[in-house]
Amino acid sequence: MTMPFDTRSGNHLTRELIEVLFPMFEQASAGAIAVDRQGRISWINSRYARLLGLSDTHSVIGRPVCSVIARSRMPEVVESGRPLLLDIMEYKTQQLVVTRLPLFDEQGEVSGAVAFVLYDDLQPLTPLVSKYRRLYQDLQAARRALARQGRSTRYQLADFAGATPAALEVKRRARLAAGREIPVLLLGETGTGKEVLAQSIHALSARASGPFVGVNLAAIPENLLEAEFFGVAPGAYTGADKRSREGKFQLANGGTLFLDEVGDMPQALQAKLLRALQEQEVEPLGSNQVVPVDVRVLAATSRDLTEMVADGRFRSDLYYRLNVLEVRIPPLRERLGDLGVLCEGLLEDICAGHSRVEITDDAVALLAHYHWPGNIRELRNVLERAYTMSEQAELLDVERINRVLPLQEKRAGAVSTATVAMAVRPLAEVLADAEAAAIQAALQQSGGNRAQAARLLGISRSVFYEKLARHS
Ligand SMILES: Nc1ncnc2c1ncn2[C@@H]1O[C@H](COP(=O)(O)OP(=O)(O)OP(=O)(O)O)[C@@H](O)[C@H]1O
Repeated sequence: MTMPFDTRSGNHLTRELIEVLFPMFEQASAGAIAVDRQGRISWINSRYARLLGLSDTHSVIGRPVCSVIARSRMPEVVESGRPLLLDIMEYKTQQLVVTRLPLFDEQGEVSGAVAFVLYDDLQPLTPLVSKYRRLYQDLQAARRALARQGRSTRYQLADFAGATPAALEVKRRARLAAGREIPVLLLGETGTGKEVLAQSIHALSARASGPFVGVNLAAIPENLLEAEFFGVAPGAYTGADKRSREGKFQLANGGTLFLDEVGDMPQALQAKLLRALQEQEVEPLGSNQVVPVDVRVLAATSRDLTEMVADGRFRSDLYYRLNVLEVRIPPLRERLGDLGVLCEGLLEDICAGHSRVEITDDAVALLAHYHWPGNIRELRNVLERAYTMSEQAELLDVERINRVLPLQEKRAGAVSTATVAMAVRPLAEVLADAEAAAIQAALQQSGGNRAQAARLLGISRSVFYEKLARHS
């Protein structure tokens, strides 16, 4: 084989490399061609000639490469002196994967170019191309998720377990809410799944790729609420952080803002919220400039807002603004028919795919005797305790459930199972259970009103929320 260029040129290493590499490439490729400084074909191997449908290699020598291969980019390589390492070239009906390299003379001037056809059939590259595409898509998704930094949703509507008419009606309304850009008010006792539903509505809506920002009004001290909502301008307070801080409205821009426990919102903030919703703009604390925002609001409460409006504790104009579509989530005791499917989903979540645990029909029937003041959150706690205390057994039966059901139900005589001797457990576990039970009892007595429940327990609202979250 004759090489298309002068191997005497260049230093030792270059020459040796060329001598080793060129025959390798030439052999492995589906064809090779070289052009001179003017872009005329100076050499072509027989394999490439065959691929191009030429009768022989000699007839094309000296002809401009583009008169033989119409779309050749060899003149471009000669002109720029830069390689085109990977390209797909169309030739008649074929697609050829090619690499093109410039050639230099002893003075370092471009003397021509050489090209190799790496593949004359894209088929072998399909797995590579589709793998690349998949990886690229994953990367994009990961970047988007990272950009939202925890402002994405965890729940979809499918996570809202239930098949009773009451549960189906909730889901029907949630779908309706997702399809429209209207404010939605979610009503329901604590632990009924208001947040699950709010996230599902966002995930189903046209704003799904935007952020979902939740804010629990009962958990934030009153004096910090305004800054939390509307942000802070740089240097708003003396000695405070010099940088500006975005509020929940700005963070939710382009997405959904979920106002949990909206009934706990102080009156002064109610007026400001109404203004922000009407104008779709906010004024950060310590600034005299307004910032436009594009936010859809979903609100939730366990309180009776109509009663609060009636006695002047909640602004009626804000109430009507938030309550364009109302979704009432029934308490668990009103949809006990869903207990089986709820247990199934919650147990799957509790085991997080590590193992499989089931609950017997009798045990579900036993759960139906309880009136569930803490609703599904409490059901989850009961199942989690039963699972942990039974040392992660695969079946939760009546006995195992009975051991963890809150005491008052057993006293009420609703449960008729064999008495189980009280097991001795680590003190920390017993104390944690007692705390969880006290929280549930306080919530029950306060009708789901958390501020009141915290008062009954003699703790602050934020400590109450911290404990509630720990036992969730
Ligand atoms: N329909 C449901 N299906 C499955 N799990 C549910 C459902 N509803 C609620 N849960 C679970 O119950 C727990 C409480 O739900 P969530 O926080 O949505 O209730 P909430 O009504 O917003 O409570 P709160 O008013 O106390 O904030 C979560 O662990 C959630 O996963």
